[in-house]
Amino acid sequence: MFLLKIQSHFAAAHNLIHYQGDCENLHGHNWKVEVEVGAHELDKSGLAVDFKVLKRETNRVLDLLDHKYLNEVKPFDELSPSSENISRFVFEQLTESLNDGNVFVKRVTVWESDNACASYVAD
Ligand SMILES: Nc1nc2c(c(=O)[nH]1)N=C([C@H](O)[C@H](O)COP(=O)(O)OP(=O)(O)OP(=O)(O)O)CN2
Ligand SMILES: [Zn+2]
Repeated sequence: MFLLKIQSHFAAAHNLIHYQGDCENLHGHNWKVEVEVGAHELDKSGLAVDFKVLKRETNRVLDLLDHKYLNEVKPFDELSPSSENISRFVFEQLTESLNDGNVFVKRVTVWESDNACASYVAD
C-alpha cells in the first residue's frame, strides 16, 4: 500500500463549549492540517493520486473554516469546535470527495499549536 501526505492550514476563531477554563472564551488559532491517504495501485504516471488533487480538495474543505468564527459554522454551531471534532469533520468531507476503489483517506491530523494535535483515523 502507498501512503501520501499533504499539509495545509487555516486560521479561525472559536470557543470550546461545555468546557470550563479559559478556552471557553473566544480565541483563535492558526491550525495546521495534515491529510494522509492510502492507495493500493498507481496509475500509468506512477501516481496514487495527484498531490494537486489532494491539496485542492483539502483547501476546498478548509475554505469552509478559514477566517470564520467556527461556532457559527455547521456542524460546530451544535458541536464543540475542538481539534478532535475538526479532524473528524475534515476527514468525513474528504472521504466523500476522494475515496474510490483505490484511494482512501487514512488520517487527518489537526495541529492547533506547535505542540498539540488531534487525529481522526479510518477504522
Ligand atoms: N483535547 C483537546 N484539548 C484542548 C483543545 C482541543 O481541541 N482538544 N483545545 C483547547 C483550546 O482550544 C485552547 O486554545 C488550547 O489551550 P492550551 O492547550 O492551553 O493552549 P495554550 O496555547 O494556552 O498552551 P500552553 O502550552 O498552555 O501555553 C484546550 N484543550
Ligand atoms: Zn482553542
